[in-house]
Amino acid sequence: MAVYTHLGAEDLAQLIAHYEVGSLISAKGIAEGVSNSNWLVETSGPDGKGARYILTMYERRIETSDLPFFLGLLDHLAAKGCPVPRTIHDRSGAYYRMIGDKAVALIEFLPGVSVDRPTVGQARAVGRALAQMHLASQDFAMSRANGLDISMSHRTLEHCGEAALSGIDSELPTYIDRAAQLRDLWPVDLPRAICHTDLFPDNVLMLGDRVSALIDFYFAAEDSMAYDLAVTHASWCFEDGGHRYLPDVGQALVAGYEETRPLEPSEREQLPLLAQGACLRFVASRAEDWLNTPADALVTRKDPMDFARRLQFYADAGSGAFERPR
Ligand SMILES: Nc1ncnc2c1ncn2[C@@H]1O[C@H](COP(=O)(O)OP(=O)(O)OP(=O)(O)O)[C@@H](O)[C@H]1O
Ligand SMILES: N[C@@H](CCO)C(=O)O
Repeated sequence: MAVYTHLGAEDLAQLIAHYEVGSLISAKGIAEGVSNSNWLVETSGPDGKGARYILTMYERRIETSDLPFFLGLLDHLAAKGCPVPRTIHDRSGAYYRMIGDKAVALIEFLPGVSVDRPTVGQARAVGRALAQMHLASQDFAMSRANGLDISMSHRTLEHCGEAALSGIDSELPTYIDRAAQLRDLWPVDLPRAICHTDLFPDNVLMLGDRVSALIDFYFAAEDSMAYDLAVTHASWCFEDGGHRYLPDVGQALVAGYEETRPLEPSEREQLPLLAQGACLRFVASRAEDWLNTPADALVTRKDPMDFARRLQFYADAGSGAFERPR
């Protein structure tokens, strides 16, 4: 479920009239996603030949003041040739409009599907696309701090509290101390860029082995590029809820990244620690969401332990998780 707000045909037609996209033909709510409401909108197109767009209504969590950064970033990356959808501006040039108290944006539709079990070829392509995005974002004029850094993961877990965490899983309270340890060791001098920070398989659309779109940039922020690679590694290279690491997929992802942007030795050295911190980010946000979402809510809760297991894998494997194939 991800249409939280009803928009009638008249509301939609009125909205679409503010854009140079022709007239409204259809609008269907999109089930995927949990944060925002999304519709697939079909219009007669600017040239009368028909066109499709994604209409997003920002429901919660996203500050309207951040929208120029998120939507400007899409335009910047798309203009640099990254597989990223452009923002469609309204006739006055605005990135977004308000419907009542909610912001909406019209975004280019890009074809493709999210994969559940990435192949080696797909992982390599994602690595390349991530590195291309990092290089292309270097001269983006705006910036945004990462509000979900390692210190925040620690604070979030602490705020959840040992008792509540142990209600999810008896091991979870131990992650409060692990977060504090990682925070104290966190490297602060690695090369930085604007990072996606949430490039899970459901945020990448693919056509075969080709990345057709990187989407959902609503956690994008300045951070170390190797951290972004670690997030992507942690989210792409495991099966069965984090029980099984896929070494071929992991090696292909990093190799694809390095085809476009070779890692510096310091980045490679820190990857095991960054990957543990990346896992903690999702342990913390998932634990918090778990405690704040009733078990019978329409939205399916994501299990924090999926990422606790991955964290343990990275802690045990050390640099072995990131070794180049011989
Ligand atoms: N530019 C696009 N082109 C084609 N399809 C898209 C595009 N953007 C989004 N989609 C589709 O809409 C779905 C929901 O989008 P998205 O993941 O951004 O939702 P969300 O609620 O913001 O995300 P999340 O729940 O991950 O925070 C995607 O899974 C994809 O199928
Ligand atoms: N991709 C995240 C949700 C966004 O924070 C997760 O799967 O936990």
